[in-house]
Order: sequence, then C-alpha cells, then structure tokens
Amino acid sequence: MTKNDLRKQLRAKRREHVAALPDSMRTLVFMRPPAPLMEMIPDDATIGLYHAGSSEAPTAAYARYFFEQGHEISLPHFSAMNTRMQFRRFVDPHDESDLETGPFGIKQPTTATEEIVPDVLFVPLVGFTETGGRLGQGGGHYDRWLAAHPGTTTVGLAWDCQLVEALPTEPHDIPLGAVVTPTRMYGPFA
Ligand SMILES: Nc1nc2c(c(=O)[nH]1)N(C=O)[C@@H](CNc1ccc(C(=O)N[C@@H](CCC(=O)O)C(=O)O)cc1)CN2
Ligand SMILES: Nc1ncnc2c1ncn2[C@@H]1O[C@H](COP(=O)(O)OP(=O)(O)OP(=O)(O)O)[C@@H](O)[C@H]1O
Repeated sequence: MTKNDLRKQLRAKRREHVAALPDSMRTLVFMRPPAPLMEMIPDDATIGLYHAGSSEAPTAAYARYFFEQGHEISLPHFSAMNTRMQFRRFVDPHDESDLETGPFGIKQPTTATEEIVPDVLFVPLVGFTETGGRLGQGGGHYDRWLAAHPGTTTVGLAWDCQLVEALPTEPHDIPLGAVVTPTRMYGPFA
C-alpha cells in the first residue's frame, strides 16, 4: 500500500476511534508524561509540542505540565503547505491567548514570538510501528525539520489504533525515539 492510501485509511480509523471515545475518557488520557518518558527528558530541555486537532492525540495537558515544571515550551509555526516549519515560544498554555489560527485551522504562535529550537519534540502522526517508524500528514514538515536538527529527541503521541505492522519507508524518513499511547509506551529506541 502507498503512503497516501495508508494515510487515508489511518486518518479515517483515527477519526472513528476518537468519535467513539466517551468524553470522560478523552479528558483522562495524555494527562501526564509516563515516568520512563520523563527519564528521557533533561530538566533544562526545551520542549516542542503540537497544537492537536480534534482527532490527534491531545497535547494540552502535557503543555501545561512542562510549563509548570519550568521548561521552555514551543509550538510549530508554518505559513503554507510547502514552506518551512519553525518552532516558536508558547507562553500561555493555560489560556492560549498568544496563539492565532494558521493554515489547516491549526492554532500557532504569531510571527512576533521568538523562534526556539526544541531539544525534545513531541510529534503528531497518522501511523506508527512498534519500532518507531512514523507516517505523518505528508507535508514533509517534520522530516525536513528533523533532517536540519539531528540529535533531537523525538516522541510520537498516538492512539493505539494507529499502530501498523509495517510502513513504506523512504530514505528521508527519520524514526521516532519513543511512542506514547493511552495504554503503553514503545521505546526508548536506542
Ligand atoms: N496539530 C498538528 N500540527 C502540525 C502538524 C500536524 O500534523 N498536526 N504538522 C505536520 O506536519 C505541521 C503542519 N503540516 C500539515 C501538513 C498537512 C496537513 C493536512 O494535509 N491536513 C489535512 C488532513 C487532516 C486530517 O484529516 O487529519 C487537511 O487539513 O485537509 C496538515 C498539517 C505542523 N503543525
Ligand atoms: N529532508 C527532506 N528534504 C527535502 N524534502 C523532504 C525531506 N523529507 C521529506 N521530504 C519531502 O516531503 C514530502 C512528504 O514526505 P513524507 O510523505 O515522508 O511525509 P510524512 O513523514 O508522512 O509527513 P510529515 O513529515 O509532514 O509529518 C515528500 O515529498 C518528501 O520528498
């Protein structure tokens, strides 16, 4: 199956999975990073998150958590499908007063906000494998950013239903350092 066919199938699966979750469950998951994940994150690390869409694994509680622990936190900023993605400082994870709506309706910091290079990056995904393979939205935003910033610790956040046996891989694909789902953590992969 091609990456595009898989994307279509997995996006539908993700949407159906989230639609079927009881509200109470939706607010209980991804509240706190699991202990083995915290062991991968130095105290002074700057953190990159993403602003989750309605069927993506939620990140708002992690944003508040890392902020309260004193970490500098940031979110992706991009102006169009084929432009470079950057990370910009996220200063108000409680009220999100510093965000504006960007392309695809994704909330992001304004261009007035300082650029940050995260040491640890939480990565959105459409599909993943148990060895850290990742299928994204297909814009190449993360692949290109990670190619330019080798050494970044990456952590995928996903629903369990996004796990696949295998993914078509291309030379530019960069595997994740770990994946966290509501039921378990995969990795860290050395
Ligand atoms: N929340 C979030 N922020 C993100 C990403 C992401 O995947 N999720 N990105 C990851 O690279 C970057 C933005 N790149 C994107 C590239 C393509 C599409 C896209 O094709 N969206 C489709 C389908 C959405 C769906 O059904 O899930 C669309 O909006 O039509 C979205 C974002 C940076 N910020
Ligand atoms: N390091 C890179 N340099 C230049 N182009 C790249 C690089 N990585 C990926 N691309 C291009 O980006 C496009 C999308 O790649 P791919 O389908 O692997 O995206 P993805 O990993 O699923 O999603 P994303 O990185 O957007 O979350 C492809 O056309 C690919 O050639």
